[in-house]
Amino acid sequence: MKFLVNFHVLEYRNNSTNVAISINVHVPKLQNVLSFCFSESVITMCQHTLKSNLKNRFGYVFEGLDKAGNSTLLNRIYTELYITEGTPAEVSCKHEVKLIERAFLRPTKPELTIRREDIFKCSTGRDKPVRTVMTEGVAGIGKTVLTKKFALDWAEGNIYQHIQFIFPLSFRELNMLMREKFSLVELIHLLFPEIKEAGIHIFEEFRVLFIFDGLDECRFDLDLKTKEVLTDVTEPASLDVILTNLMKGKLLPSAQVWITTRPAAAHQIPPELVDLVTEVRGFNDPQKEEYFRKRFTEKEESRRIISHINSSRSIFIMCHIPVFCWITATVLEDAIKTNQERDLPKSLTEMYVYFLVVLSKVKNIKYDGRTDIDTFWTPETKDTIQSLGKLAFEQLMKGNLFFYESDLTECGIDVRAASVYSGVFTEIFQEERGLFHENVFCFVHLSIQEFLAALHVHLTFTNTGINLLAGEESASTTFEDFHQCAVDKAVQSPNGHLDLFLRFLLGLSLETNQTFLQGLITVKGSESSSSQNTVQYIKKKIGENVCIMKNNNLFHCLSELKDCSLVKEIQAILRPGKLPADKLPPAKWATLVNIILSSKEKLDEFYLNKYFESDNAATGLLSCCNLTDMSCSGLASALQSKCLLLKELDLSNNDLKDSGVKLLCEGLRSPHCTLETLSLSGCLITKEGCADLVSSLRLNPSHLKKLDVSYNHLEECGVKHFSTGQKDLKLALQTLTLDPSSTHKNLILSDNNRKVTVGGEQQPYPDHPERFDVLEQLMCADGLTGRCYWEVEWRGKVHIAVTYRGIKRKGENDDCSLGKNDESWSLLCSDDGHSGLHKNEMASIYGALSNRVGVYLDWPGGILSFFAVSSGKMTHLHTFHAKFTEPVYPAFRITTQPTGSSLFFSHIL
Ligand SMILES: Nc1ncnc2c1ncn2[C@@H]1O[C@H](COP(=O)(O)OP(=O)(O)OP(=O)(O)O)[C@@H](O)[C@H]1O
Repeated sequence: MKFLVNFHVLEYRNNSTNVAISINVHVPKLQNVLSFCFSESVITMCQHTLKSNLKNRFGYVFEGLDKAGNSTLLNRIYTELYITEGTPAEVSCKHEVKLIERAFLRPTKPELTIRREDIFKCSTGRDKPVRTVMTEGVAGIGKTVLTKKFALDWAEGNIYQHIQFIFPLSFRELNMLMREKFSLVELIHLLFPEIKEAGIHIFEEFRVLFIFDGLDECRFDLDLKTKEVLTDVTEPASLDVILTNLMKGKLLPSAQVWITTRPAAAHQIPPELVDLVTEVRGFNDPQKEEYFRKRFTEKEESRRIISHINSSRSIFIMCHIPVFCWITATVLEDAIKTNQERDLPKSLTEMYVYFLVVLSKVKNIKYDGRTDIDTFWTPETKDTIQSLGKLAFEQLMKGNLFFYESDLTECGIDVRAASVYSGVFTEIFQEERGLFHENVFCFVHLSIQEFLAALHVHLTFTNTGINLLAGEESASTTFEDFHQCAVDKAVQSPNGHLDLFLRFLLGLSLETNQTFLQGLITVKGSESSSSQNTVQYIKKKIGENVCIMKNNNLFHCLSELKDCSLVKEIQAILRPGKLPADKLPPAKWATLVNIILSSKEKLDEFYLNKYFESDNAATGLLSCCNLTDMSCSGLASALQSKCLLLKELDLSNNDLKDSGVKLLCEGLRSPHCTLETLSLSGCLITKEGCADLVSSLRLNPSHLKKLDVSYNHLEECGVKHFSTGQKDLKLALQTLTLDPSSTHKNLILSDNNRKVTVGGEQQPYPDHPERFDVLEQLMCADGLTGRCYWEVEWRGKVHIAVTYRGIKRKGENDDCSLGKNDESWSLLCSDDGHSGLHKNEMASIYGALSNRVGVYLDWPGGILSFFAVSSGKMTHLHTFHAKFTEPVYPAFRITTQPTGSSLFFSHIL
């Protein structure tokens, strides 16, 4: 019998080696062996070709202006991105501008970061293997570059070599196929001809990863809930059916799938289909600097650029978006080259105006062969920008980020000119493919669309007096009316889609920006009275507005208008420790936050408590702010506000007491309260406050997921309230526990490590470097840096102390002995009375003697106080004042004489 393996001639271009294979096999017994060996080598060669094609495709990237000219090596410019890991339930539909704003804020909980190369790794924390990963991120944050780098790393043999085929696809390409029918195999063959040429039709036996980049650009219906089922990889179907089934795991269940998307489109994939959600958050601060160091290899140049970026808070913040880094780099490079360093752009509008100027200059020199760089606004350039502006505005109002050639033609844009303008426009297809006929366009970043839209609206108003924002292109009389109308529109927009647009529109009214664009726009400047009226109008809106996000944006508008009056007003009362509660109405808190963030201080140093004299604030980070029970009514009304979408509130280490908690509960009971995490650690709450908390959480059980009531005075029965309260609530009730490994061998721990007695003989504890070996001492396992209260019952003779962790453990010198060195503070308790001991200096204490001692630590305030507790009454014994520089640990010493000495922690919750 003749067995014929009838392959097409296979052609592999590997450097200059061409290999042609055609095989006839006549010996049936050898069939299996040979076909196995053959297919192994075919697969290896096919992989090799795929990898080398991917290296060609992704080894170089075109960054904006370079598109028509030189490309850049991806490995040379690639800067690590900050990627966080979430859970599928966190698939979001947040608005992009808000996500950008979020970069301003300090994270209130630790974030789980993930490295690029670990995205598909099985980690111990995951309960099942990762099949489908969804990566979210706002426009220009680096999702596409991330997937390219991933595929390139694979092609270069650096990561995931157990995956046999990676197929990177973009929805931009796939949109072009939405009217066709293919089987999955045909689709792969069409897009990866090397696979077809190798004759590979079966993928079930291979490890395959599909990368789908840009779900937000998908123009066909991906209705994952209702689509028909498709399991056969050779059965033709429409693209939506193929993709839906691939994502659901019905089609080629062995394959892995990676989808990237802007946040607004993420909800299209139901969470149950996603094993892992990651979010690209752009560059963190060190990564921003690394980007510029890679981009500017000359040390002095990169130093100057980084120092300029650091000097402008709003530019520094925006630089967490890689595409904005690229814009900034382009602008600053030009400014330095042309010696305009002194006037480097500081506001966003200035940066974008400059960017447009750079693009036009480059276009003139590179494409039109001009040398007269001073007259860069040629009639053609002006026409293109005006048409782009029209397109940007019309599509922004419709909420569109992607446009087809027909949209461009409607706005009078010559498609060729638009492609040349690649810094503004990106032609979406891989040109080398030549597979599709229709081109799709978008602005490289939403902010560029918003800038050009604002330019268009500004130009239309100055040239014709028509206010495009006022409905039916109505004529508006003054600049002032025009701007007020824009402010109103932006404030009313429910999703903030006109926020950046408004910033640019107001920025364009400045004469300095207009002068820069002279030739493109007529310099009119804004009359100072009208500009002043706009400023007053914005300030009035800030006063009225309770929505923090809106206020943030209005504050940015004032900086675009270079108005510092509000900043000065607030700065006048903003002195560390001097901010009186009643001077700022709640609506101005957002402005205050912005002022602090816009200052040159680093984000890490932003703690509101530094500015407080006392109460009154509605923000998430209010730990150690000297808030009292009086502050809580303000907080409660803030929690009841519809506009305050506060998820986390840290009120730890404030003297709220039960009365404060009672007031706060009013807010917690409100259906508008969105709090998910509340920290009331160290707030002097007792079982009464605890009962109030439990009852209000019962009334409004939907939101709060985590409550920290550690270091309060709850007593056992208070804790019981909680255990009979909400089932789903994660409760933090941190207790102080004694550390057995520090405990001297003569001491016996019992009662859940809360009771310490002296034993008759040494205990068989193992040797440990942290064990006190001569002095009968021991300490707690956890260090404290907040405010905390605990009580101790004692018998015989004991030291009740706190110490730094570094206290010596071996021997009996003063550096081991509690209270005899500068690392520990101790209260000596015996039937003879109490005395304080620090640095071996004894402080006599007269008066009350009690076998129950209360210890109050206020670490940030540098206070350690001891009280005699008797019949519910507390009598002050002694206070140490210290500037604590490290966490302190509760510690004890129990003397063996008199016998029977012991101590017992109580109320240590
Ligand atoms: N890791 C990186 N290192 C260096 N530059 C980067 C990196 N990521 C992104 N960039 C720059 O930012 C630009 C935009 O990135 P990218 O296209 O990946 O964004 P995106 O998140 O896919 O945006 P969109 O949602 O608009 O498609 C790139 O062209 C490049 O100039």
